[in-house]
Amino acid sequence: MNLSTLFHTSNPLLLPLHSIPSTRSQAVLARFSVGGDVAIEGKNLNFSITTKQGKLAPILQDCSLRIPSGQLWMLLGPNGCGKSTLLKILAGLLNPTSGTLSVKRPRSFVFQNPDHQVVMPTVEADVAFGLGKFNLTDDEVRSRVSKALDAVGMVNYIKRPVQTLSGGQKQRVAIAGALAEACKVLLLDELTTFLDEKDQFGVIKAVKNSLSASGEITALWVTHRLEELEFADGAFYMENGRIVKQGGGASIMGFIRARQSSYINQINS
Ligand SMILES: Nc1ncnc2c1ncn2[C@@H]1O[C@H](COP(=O)(O)OP(=O)(O)OP(=O)(O)O)[C@@H](O)[C@H]1O
Repeated sequence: MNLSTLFHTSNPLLLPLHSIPSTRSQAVLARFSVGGDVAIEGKNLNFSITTKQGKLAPILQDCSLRIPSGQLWMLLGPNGCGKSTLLKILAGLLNPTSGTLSVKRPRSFVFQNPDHQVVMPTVEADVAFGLGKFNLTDDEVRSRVSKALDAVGMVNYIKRPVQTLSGGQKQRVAIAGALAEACKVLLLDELTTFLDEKDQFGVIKAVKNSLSASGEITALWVTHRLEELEFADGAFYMENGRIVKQGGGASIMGFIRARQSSYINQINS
């Protein structure tokens, strides 16, 4: 099931971050259209929370990013640097405090834990769940479900009860739910964190296949796993709520490895 179906709303109160009092009253949020070749564009995005003491605490500061259509980009950075918050803003699940944002629609958010998302009794029912709103015939629903499952390599599992699937298979079903809804932008939050290598690469392959099969889906993938950069068209690296580096996968990998060496040297000195 695509959770955007459940949380398809501009109301952040339904989301896990609902307890954050935002400063939306101060927001200066301009919206503009993304051009044909750009799927995601954010300029100077800021997001702050109000602490219990009534002070403003910045979570994101001046984040700007631009992702061409049809590409897979990755977002990396240390724990707590703001990756998930930025992803939720791009998904429309949180509103930025200020900045401008445009993301092609429909867009879908896939969560780290597939058990929060794949909840219908069978694979078929789960992928079909979000299609109710489109007024499709039964044949059209069946065709969309089967095409989406094919793109993620899960078509042979169509009748399977979801509780019999591995974590990676559930992630692929969650992605299929988004594809069935014809999403243009996939926002993927640490999909592979809990997966072994086989499931990890199954999920990466599913995303790559989905992008190449459609030619117009764009994905932003949050990860801690450096080896996944090999599959990226480009990547962003964040620290302390800011995007501090962007570039090709190899260049971001080099940048992170240099950072890691410097930490190791500090520990050993
Ligand atoms: N509900 C909340 N209340 C207060 N602060 C929050 C809340 N959710 C997130 N934060 C803070 O916002 C910052 C960014 O969190 P976020 O989850 O975006 O980081 P992240 O880079 O995705 O981290 P991780 O890699 O650990 O998942 C962190 O300092 C976090 O503590």
